[in-house]
Amino acid sequence: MKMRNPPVNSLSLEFLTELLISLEKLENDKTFRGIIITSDCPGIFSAGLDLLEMYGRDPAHCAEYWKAVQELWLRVYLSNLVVIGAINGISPAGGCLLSLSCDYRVLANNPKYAIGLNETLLGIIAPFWFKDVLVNTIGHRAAERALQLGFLFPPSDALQVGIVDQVVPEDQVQSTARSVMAQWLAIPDHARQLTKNLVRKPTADRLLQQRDADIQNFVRFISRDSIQKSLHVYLEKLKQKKG
Ligand SMILES: CCCCC/C=C\C/C=C\C=C\CC(=O)SCCNC(=O)CCNC(=O)[C@H](O)C(C)(C)COP(=O)(O)OP(=O)(O)OC[C@H]1O[C@@H](n2cnc3c(N)ncnc32)[C@H](O)[C@@H]1OP(=O)(O)O
Repeated sequence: MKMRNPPVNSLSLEFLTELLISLEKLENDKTFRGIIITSDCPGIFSAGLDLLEMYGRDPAHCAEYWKAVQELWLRVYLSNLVVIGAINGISPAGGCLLSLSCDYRVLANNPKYAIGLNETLLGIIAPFWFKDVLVNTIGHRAAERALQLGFLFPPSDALQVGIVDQVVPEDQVQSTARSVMAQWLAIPDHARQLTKNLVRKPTADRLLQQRDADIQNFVRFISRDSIQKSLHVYLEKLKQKKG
């Protein structure tokens, strides 16, 4: 699955909906047993959640958006398919969550391709289920530092901390992802799927048990004047960077 939402594969409501429909189709087609998620935007896996879906929007829109974010996460995280991330670009925040929700992550060895939950740098916080997935992946202490400081790990650090499973030369990302897929597909589906569910369900259940409350919390938080100001400042910084 090649994500194509130029210029930066931001996860807009429309794009999330397209991803959800595509994933659902693949899940329902029994001839598919695995997917490799990668990007069609040069140098960018995904810029994460679309800030324009959260800035200057009314509460109803923010609620609809957050529901779609939850939905995509649950679908990828709990997918019965083998999901491999072929991460061929930078992957901050929501882009990192998407990567972390794969069963295996292969990152291209380019110092620009940083990955991490950088929410605090935007003046916002990573929701508890983003945090849970990071803690599950790199452990409590590493996650507590990474989250507070908004670390974006370059490939060598990402491998060391375990946020990705493998770092390979850029031209080998897709072929490595395909080899890894072959290994994973050698396992009988029912055994692998039940095991995946056993490991991941408790984390997903934490959100499933309070989805509506999570949406309300998000809407309240994102609608605060101070948070809207932080988003404004961050968006302006992105604009000014262009010069
Ligand atoms: C108490 C209860 C709490 C509940 C929970 C509360 C809160 C949680 C809320 C939110 C969680 C959010 C998670 C996220 O994912 S936030 C998004 C984080 N993403 C980033 O920080 C990345 C920002 N982008 C970049 O750093 C660069 O764009 C990038 C390195 C990806 C690419 O750089 P490049 O130089 O190639 O391109 P740019 O010129 O910077 O960008 C082109 C164009 O795209 C716009 N843009 C970039 N990123 C985003 C984005 N994430 N959303 C929307 N738009 C984006 C950028 O502004 C440019 O636009 P324009 O100037 O051409 O109009």
